[in-house]
Amino acid sequence: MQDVLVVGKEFFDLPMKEKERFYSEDPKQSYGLRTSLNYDQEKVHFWRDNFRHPCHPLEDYIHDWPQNPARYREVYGSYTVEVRKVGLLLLDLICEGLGLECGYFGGDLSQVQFINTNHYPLCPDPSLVLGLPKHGDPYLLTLLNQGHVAGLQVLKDEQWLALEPLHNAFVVNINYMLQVISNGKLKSADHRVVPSSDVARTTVVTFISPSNDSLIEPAKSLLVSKSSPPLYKSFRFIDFLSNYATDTHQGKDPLERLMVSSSY
Ligand SMILES: O=C(O)CCC(=O)C(=O)O
Ligand SMILES: [Fe+2]
Repeated sequence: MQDVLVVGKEFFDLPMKEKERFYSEDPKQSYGLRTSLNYDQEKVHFWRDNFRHPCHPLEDYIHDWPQNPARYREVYGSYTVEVRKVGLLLLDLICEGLGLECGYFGGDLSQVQFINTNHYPLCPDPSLVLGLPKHGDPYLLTLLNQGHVAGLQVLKDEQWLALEPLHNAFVVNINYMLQVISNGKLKSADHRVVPSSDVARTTVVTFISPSNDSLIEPAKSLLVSKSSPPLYKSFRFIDFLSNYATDTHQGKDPLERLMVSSSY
């Protein structure tokens, strides 16, 4: 868990010339280096550099990854394979906990995996900016390796709570698609990142995601009684993604438009 943070930091420390070929500010791009969340729409940019790319199946993607730092492919490659095993195990346990049929999250619902490295440089005045604004993650499950530097906050009862790093532990985040599939039994957690003037922060985030064409809907076996009608409509994951960035940027709940009761 430490190695990937070291190599991720080495990547951001490379000269701009070396990194610029990966640069793209398009929030819809699944591959690339960017500095903010939604560069064209946001008035204030966020205090973060970000490099993300797909990583499963490894052999389809690894040849596009950076070759500098020299250890990038080796360290990120084995990390993504191992983290996937943990993620899929957690999904199996969540499946069992919800009472869904075994293997419900296999196949298309967990087919895609991204690895997202964030670097929050030293910030001269953290009172003026955020590293990342309030958001929920759009996929199925997040496994965040946040190293040893604090900065992540989660919204609970209208209060921002700091999540102190625990050595060699993941922060596991329920994402919007798990909220829909569980028909609201599991809730996506809003979170944000505050920068620091004392210490820079590097984090490595794994997202397990449905494939774009996956049909997302509340699991039928959770809707058996009259007292649990479906809260959400059925939709394709790609259709949700097409509004996610704009809704989040405007401070709207991106699931609102997909609620059975919504007037969208
Ligand atoms: O860097 C962190 O602590 C959180 C990152 C995050 O929320 C994200 O990449 O979606
Ligand atoms: Fe997030």
